[in-house]
Amino acid sequence: MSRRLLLVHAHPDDETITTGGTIARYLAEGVEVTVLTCTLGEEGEVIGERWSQLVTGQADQLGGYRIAELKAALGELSGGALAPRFLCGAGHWRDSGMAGTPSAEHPRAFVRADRDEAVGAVVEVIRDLRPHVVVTYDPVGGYGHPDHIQVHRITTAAVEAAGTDGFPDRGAPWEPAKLYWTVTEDDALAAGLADLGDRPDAWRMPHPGELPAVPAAEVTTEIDIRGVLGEKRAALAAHATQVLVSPDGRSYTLSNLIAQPVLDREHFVLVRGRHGERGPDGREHDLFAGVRA
Ligand SMILES: CC(=O)N[C@H]1[C@@H](O[C@@H]2[C@H](O)[C@H](O)[C@@H](O)[C@H](O)[C@H]2O)O[C@H](CO)[C@@H](O)[C@@H]1O
Ligand SMILES: [Zn+2]
Repeated sequence: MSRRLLLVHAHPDDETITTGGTIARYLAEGVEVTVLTCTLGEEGEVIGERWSQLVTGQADQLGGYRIAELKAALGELSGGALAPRFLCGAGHWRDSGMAGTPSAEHPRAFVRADRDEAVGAVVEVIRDLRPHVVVTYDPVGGYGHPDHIQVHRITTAAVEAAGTDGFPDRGAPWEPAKLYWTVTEDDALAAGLADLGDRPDAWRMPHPGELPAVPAAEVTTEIDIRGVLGEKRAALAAHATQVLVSPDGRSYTLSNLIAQPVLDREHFVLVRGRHGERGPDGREHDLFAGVRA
């Protein structure tokens, strides 16, 4: 029986920015991977002029356009095999915007989702896919975006419920063996920033502490993605309204033009389930370590 991995993300681009290398690596190893995205990213900014009028308040077509970017990015990570999957279907919930913006008042904003409806929907996906491992964000959503925090809360509740007799109309119980948070490790980020290489003049270096990261001591699992860095870079570039990749491929930026390193490892914190085999560094190097698939 093949190993199965579910990653739950807020917007198109998050899957690649935080877990793109892990997705590409496990797909190459024959793992059944599903990326579940909760909104279309309708409230995003747009890099460049060409698609700038798609934004909310003008054509309000960015969400639809980002479906195509997500399809292209997943194609780069999977050799064309992986397609987007949206929670309750594309467009059901809307990007809530950054903290403090009025877009959180939109009736379909993800932060306003009915909790039982959203948790039940993720439970149904879990019971349908029967993943051994689930990945989502930490309690602050990585960097505090309201949709990321909501994804953390909804996914955590769904993983806790999926194996119980709760939500009886949402399929037969299935308890994933492990739940991880995707995180940025502080030491890896610092080393990446110190070794950033040539970046476009318009990009700036982050101020000390400006980019969120967790202490290395909190990281339980490290996935080496050196073998799939090309796929990750191509997938980042596919999210062209949201992400720019430097000519040397060693850094990327969002619309804020803050330079960030394309790291050769992705980091995780195991928060539910048993640790598997650990290396000399005391870390797991496989999300499926210790899982009987
Ligand atoms: C990576 C991520 O979660 N991107 C979100 C985020 O986009 C940022 C936001 O527009 C911010 O104002 C910019 O400075 C930053 O550069 C963007 O990455 O929030 C968007 C709105 O909710 C969302 O669509 C995007 O996917
Ligand atoms: Zn996001």
